[in-house]
Amino acid sequence: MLIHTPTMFLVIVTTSFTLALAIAWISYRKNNSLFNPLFMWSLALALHGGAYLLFSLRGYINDAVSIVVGNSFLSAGFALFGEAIYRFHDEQPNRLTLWAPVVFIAISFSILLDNQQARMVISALVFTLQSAALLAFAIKMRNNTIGRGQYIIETGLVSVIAAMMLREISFLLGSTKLTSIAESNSIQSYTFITVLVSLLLLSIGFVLMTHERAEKRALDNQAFTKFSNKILDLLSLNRPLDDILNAIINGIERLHPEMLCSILLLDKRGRFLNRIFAPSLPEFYNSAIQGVEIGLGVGSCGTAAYTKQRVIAEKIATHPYWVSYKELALQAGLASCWSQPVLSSNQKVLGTFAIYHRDEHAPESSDIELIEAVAKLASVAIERSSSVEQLRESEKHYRLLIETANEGICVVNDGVLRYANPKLCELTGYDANTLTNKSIIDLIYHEDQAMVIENQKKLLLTTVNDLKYAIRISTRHRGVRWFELSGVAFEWHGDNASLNFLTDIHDRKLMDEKIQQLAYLDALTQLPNRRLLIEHLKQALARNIRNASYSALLFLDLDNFKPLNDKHGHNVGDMLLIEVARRLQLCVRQTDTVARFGGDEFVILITDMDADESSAHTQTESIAKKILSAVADPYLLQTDNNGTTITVEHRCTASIGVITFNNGDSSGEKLLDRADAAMYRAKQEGRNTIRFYQ
Ligand SMILES: Nc1nc2c(ncn2[C@@H]2O[C@H](COP(=O)(O)OP(=O)(O)OP(=O)(O)O)[C@@H](O)[C@H]2O)c(=O)[nH]1
Repeated sequence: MLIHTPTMFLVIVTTSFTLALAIAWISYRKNNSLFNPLFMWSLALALHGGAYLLFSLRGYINDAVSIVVGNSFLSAGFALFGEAIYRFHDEQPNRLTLWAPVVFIAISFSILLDNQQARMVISALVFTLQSAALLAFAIKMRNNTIGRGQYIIETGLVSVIAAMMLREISFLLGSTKLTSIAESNSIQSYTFITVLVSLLLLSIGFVLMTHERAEKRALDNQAFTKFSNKILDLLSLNRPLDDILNAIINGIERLHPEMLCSILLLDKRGRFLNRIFAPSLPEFYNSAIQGVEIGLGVGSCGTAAYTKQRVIAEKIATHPYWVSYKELALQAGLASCWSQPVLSSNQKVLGTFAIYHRDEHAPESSDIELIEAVAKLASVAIERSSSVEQLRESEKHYRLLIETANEGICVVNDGVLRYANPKLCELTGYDANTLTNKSIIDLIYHEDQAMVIENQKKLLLTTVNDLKYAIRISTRHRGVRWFELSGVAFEWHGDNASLNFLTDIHDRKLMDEKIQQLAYLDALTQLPNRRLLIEHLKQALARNIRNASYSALLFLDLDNFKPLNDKHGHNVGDMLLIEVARRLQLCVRQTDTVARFGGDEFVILITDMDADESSAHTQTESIAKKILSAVADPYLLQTDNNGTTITVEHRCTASIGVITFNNGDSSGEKLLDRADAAMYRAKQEGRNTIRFYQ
């Protein structure tokens, strides 16, 4: 069967360019990038088409261009097919092997421009070798390639090799002689039909292989997403770290049965691989690895943990990092190991994730993606587990703090005590069971209950952040005692609650009250002292402004008190002063004030008298007379005389200076001075008498 060679060339040109355009379009749709395998394939086809176009133009263009450039294009087409296949497998091509034939063709064909036969022999040989190299690589990568595409490519390459070898033999034997490439004979027909068919096979095979791998990756991604969701579920369920790491390894080994995985954890000091998770690796291997110190040359994992870099040992047997461990690995039937450091969010090494194979194995880009993704998943699991651990630790510390605190601490939610620490139990005398679920109000002294309810409300409405106030608690064993309660709003099992601190301030409170008394009461008679009287006087003045009623100040000084002291001693004088104080109180209303100013001086403040001046004057005079008479009654004062109690009968009188007032014009001090002046006049005018300030 003879086919017209120039026509055949045109068919090949058309087919090559059409395939080139179609594949370029597919490449553009899939990748959006130039230097991907499909694009290179399309470029190779374009060169192939270009070569045959130049062959077709023989006679119309310079022979040298047609021959040298055309054949160089053809050889470069093979080199680019090679580039595409290598790139598809993520392998670094040997550029010299791929491109040296192109240079060789260009040079030799330039030299052999006049020797058609020699060129035929050389081109058939070179193209055979180029195709054979591609076939060898495709077969080598067979285990890494899935689907039918690779077989179609291999068939295409075999047919190219067969055609080229046949051509070679026939030229070598001299059975075929050509004066021009465009000549038609049976070898030419067979060669170019095969070329055409191979072109189709190779292109269909390559597109199919790309498609099959994309599909496989999509499926793998889907499976991986499902797997990582399962791991995240385990994390959200707070499952123990060991379970999660084993689930990661089992999951990956299920998705990729050819892989054996391990996760090694670095100790806290960052020196030793102290925990190992590798359910599919032999026990003796795991025991030997357990606890090794990381460093350069400590296998893939020890080195990866040390350098923070991924370590790929395609051949454990010859890898420099495995020198000390290769015997162990080979004994365990392991031929390759890729190890990825597991890094924390702040780039600290937590451990390693490794993938082993029983045969020598180089990772593809999808394997690198996988190992990185799994290392990240492991990192999340380890970090999460250590943060849970830290949380547990800090909870333990806080619990210890609360349980050993020297303050009573309780949580109140809905008015009910939900938690009480041991100190609160000790302070209140109730055990924890009795306290919890008890209404807080039941603990509080009835007079303070309303205040506590109000303050708890304020806390929960967050109108205040922090409240501190004194309350009384009815304790079981020590009666009602004063506590300082300080509360803050906080969340208790997702509910609004208050955290309350209770300090026993009972003794301090009593002391404060005593100090208060000392500051305002006369120690001998327990009457208000000068300071308190002035306070009351200020209030009376303020009241007078409002209601216009009169008030009065009576300044009283006992007459001849000194001789009693001198004769019977201070004790007896004191007894008299106490008795005078009692009698003075009986002469006035409870709302009036009887104060002792020291010595034998007393001041009486009478308020809310008549609004009419003369009536108020009369009222005051009558009270003053009543006082004079009360003071003048005899006193029976008991004293000790050399071990025997004797009763001293004493009579005394008093001088009283009086001032009435009904507006706030004068100050308290001025009114006192005036009452004092009136009393002085009473003294001067004979004692035992009353004088009004004029
Ligand atoms: N027992 C006793 N005596 C006091 C106390 N404070 C002051 N005195 C004495 O009370 C006396 C008051 O002095 P005066 O008011 O000048 O003496 P008096 O004898 O009453 O003289 P006239 O007021 O002029 O009548 C002094 O002798 C003080 O020592 C006290 O707390 N207890």
